Amino acid sequence: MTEADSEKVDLRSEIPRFKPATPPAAFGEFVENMRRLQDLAVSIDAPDEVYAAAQEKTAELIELLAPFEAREGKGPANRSMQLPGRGSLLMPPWKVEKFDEESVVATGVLRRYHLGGGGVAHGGVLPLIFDDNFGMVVYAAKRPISRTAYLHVNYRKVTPLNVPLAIEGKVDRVDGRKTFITARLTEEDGTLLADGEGLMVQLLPGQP
Ligand SMILES: CCCCCCCCCC(=O)SCCNC(=O)CCNC(=O)[C@H](O)C(C)(C)COP(=O)(O)OP(=O)(O)OC[C@H]1O[C@@H](n2cnc3c(N)ncnc32)[C@H](O)[C@@H]1OP(=O)(O)O
Repeated sequence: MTEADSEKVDLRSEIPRFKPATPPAAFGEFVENMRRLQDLAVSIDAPDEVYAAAQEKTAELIELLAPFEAREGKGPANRSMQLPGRGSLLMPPWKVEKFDEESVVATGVLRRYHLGGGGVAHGGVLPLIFDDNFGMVVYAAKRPISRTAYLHVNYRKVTPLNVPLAIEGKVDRVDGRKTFITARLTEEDGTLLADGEGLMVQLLPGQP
C-alpha cells in the first residue's frame, strides 16, 4: 500500500489508523511460550503439588506483567505483523502469506489449545479464523473500514489439529456500503474443510 493509499484509508473512517508494531525478539518468544502454556493448560493431568507450583509461578508472572497493561493499539499484541497471529494469543498462530486486492491467504496449524472433541478442532475456532480473514480482505481490497454484519460457515469436514491449513478469502461482490466476502479453509492438498460467506458493512462516521 502506498502512502497515498494509506491516507485514503484513514479518511474513510474515524477508526484510528492501524499502526504495525516491531517488538523485540523476546516478545515473540514470550508469546510462543504463552501459546505452549495454553496447550499445556488444556491438556495436563498433573499431581496436586504440580498445580500448586504452577499457580505460584503464574502468580509471579502476573505480578511482573500487570504494571505494564496498556490500552488497545499501544502494546505489540495484535499489531506485530511478522509474528504468528500478529502476536495476539486470541488468534491462532497463523501467518499471512498473501495480502492484495485479489485475495488474502493465511496459513498455519491449529494446536491442542484449539481442540474441540474427538481429536479435531473446536467448531467455534473456525468463525474466528474466517472473521479475521474477512477483516483483512476488506482492508486489502481497499474497501472502507467495515464490521461483520453476518458470517456463515459451512463445515464440510472435521478440521484436524497439527496439520498445515490455509484460508483464502476474497471480495465476492460490492453493493454500496456492503462488501460480500467468501473464503475457503483447506488442507495443503486442497481438501476443503470449510467455506464461509460474510457481509461486511461500511461504518458510518461515529459508528464504533
Ligand atoms: C479498529 C479496527 C476495527 C475494524 C474491524 C475489523 C474487522 C473485524 C471484523 C469484526 O469482527 S467486527 C466485530 C463483529 N461485528 C460487529 O460487532 C458488528 C455489530 N453490528 C454493527 O455494528 C452494525 O449492525 C453494522 C455496522 C454491521 C450495520 O449497522 P448499520 O446501522 O450501519 O447498517 P444498516 O442497518 O443501515 O444496514 C446497512 C445495509 O446492510 C444490510 N445489513 C446490515 N446487517 C445485515 C445482516 N445481518 N444481514 C443482512 N443484511 C444486513 C442492511 O440491510 C442494509 O442494506 P441496504 O443498504 O441494501 O438497505
